[in-house]
Amino acid sequence: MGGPKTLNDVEGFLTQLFSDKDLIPLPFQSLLAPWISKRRVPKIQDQYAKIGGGSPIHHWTERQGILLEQVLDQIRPESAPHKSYIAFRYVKPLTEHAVTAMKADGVKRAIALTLYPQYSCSTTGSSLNELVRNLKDQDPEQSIKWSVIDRYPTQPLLVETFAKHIEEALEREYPASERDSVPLVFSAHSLPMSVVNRGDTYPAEVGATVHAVMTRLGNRNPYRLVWQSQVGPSPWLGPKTEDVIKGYGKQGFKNLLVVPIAFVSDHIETLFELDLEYGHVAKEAGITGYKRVESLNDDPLFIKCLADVVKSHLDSGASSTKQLPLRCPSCISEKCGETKKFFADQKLE
Ligand SMILES: C=CC1=C(C)c2cc3[nH]c(cc4nc(cc5[nH]c(cc1n2)c(C)c5CCC(=O)O)C(CCC(=O)O)=C4C)c(C)c3C=C
Ligand SMILES: [Fe+2]
Ligand SMILES: [Fe+2]
Repeated sequence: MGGPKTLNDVEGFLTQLFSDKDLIPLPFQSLLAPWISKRRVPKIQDQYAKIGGGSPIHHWTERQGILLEQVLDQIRPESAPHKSYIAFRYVKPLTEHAVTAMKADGVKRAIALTLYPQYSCSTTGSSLNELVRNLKDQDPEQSIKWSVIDRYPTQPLLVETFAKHIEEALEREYPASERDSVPLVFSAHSLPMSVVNRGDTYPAEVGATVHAVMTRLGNRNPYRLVWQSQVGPSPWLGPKTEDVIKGYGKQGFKNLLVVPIAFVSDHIETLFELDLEYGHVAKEAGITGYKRVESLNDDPLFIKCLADVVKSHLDSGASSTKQLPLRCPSCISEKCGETKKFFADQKLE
C-alpha cells in the first residue's frame, strides 16, 4: 500500500487510494477521488503530523527487502543473488517503477511477494491487478517470468514472531501474577460488509492467524479478534477495536494488550490509531495497563519467515496461483480471473 513520506505527500496518497476501484468502487471515480481526498487531507495530515510527519512504511519495507535478500542468498544459494524491489500501490515507488527498474536490471524471473499475510481482494488482489496492468503495458514481450505468493496467514515463523512479541510484551509490561489474565486484543484493519458478504477470504485468514498464535501461546489468556480503521458511513465488519476497549473498561479490566495482527510494519494504524487514539480511549475507560505489542518490522525471525515462504515456493516448483480467486465479485471491476490466468500462463523453467 505504502504511505505518505511527508505531510505534502498526503493528498497524492489519498487521491491514489480513493482512485483504486478494487479498494473503493465509487461512481464517477475520477472526479470523486480528488474531491474526497482534498476534504480528508487536513484530518489525515494531522494524524501523520502526530506520528512524526510521515509514514515509516517506506523505511520498514526497504529494510525488510534488504534483509530478505541477505537471508535468501544464505539459505538458497542456487538462486542467488536475490534482489528485492518495492511496488507500493499508492505512493512511489509504484509498481510501474519496480517493473522499470527490473527491466533495466535485466531480471528474467520474479516473484510477486505480498506483504499482507492474509489475502483480500481489496489489498493483495488490487496490487496483483495493478501488476498485471503494468506488465501488459511495460513488458508485452514477457521478458520477465512471474509467480505469486499471495498469502501466508499461518506460516510457522509468522505465528512464532507474533507469539514471541506477545510473550515479550507480557513479560515487560505486567507483573507475573497478572500476566495470564491480561486480555489479548487482536486488531486487524476492518472490511466493508459489502466485501465480507461477497466472500472475501480476509476475515477467515485473519481468524486463522489468531487461532494459530493462541494455540502456540497455550491458550492461556482471554482474547478477542476486533476490527479497526472503519471509514465512512457504510457498515463495516465489527466489533470495533474502540468499542471493545471501552467494554473491557466498563467490566473493570485494568490491563489490555493490543496486537496488530494484519500488518507487518508500523504506520498510521499502529502509531496513531492504536497507540495515540485508542491509548486515550483506554485511559478514559480506566485501563491503566493498556499496551501494544511491537510490530514485526525488521525482526530477524520475521525476515526468516519471509525467506522460508520464498524458499518453499521456489523448492515446490513455484507455479502456484491456485489460491487466487478465479473471479470474485469484490474485484469484478478489475477481473481478477484475468490476473489469475495471466500468472497461471507463465512458462517457468
Ligand atoms: C490489511 C490491511 C488493510 C485492508 C484489508 C484494508 C482494506 C480497506 N481499506 C479501505 C479504506 C482506507 N484505508 C486507508 C488506509 C490504510 N489502509 C491500510 C490497510 C488495509 N486496508 C493501511 C495500512 C492504511 C494506512 C497507510 C499508511 O499509513 O501507511 C484509508 C486512508 C486513510 C483515511 O482516509 O482514513 C482508507 C480510506 C477500504 C475501503 C478497504 C476495503 C475494501
Ligand atoms: Fe478478487
Ligand atoms: Fe485501508
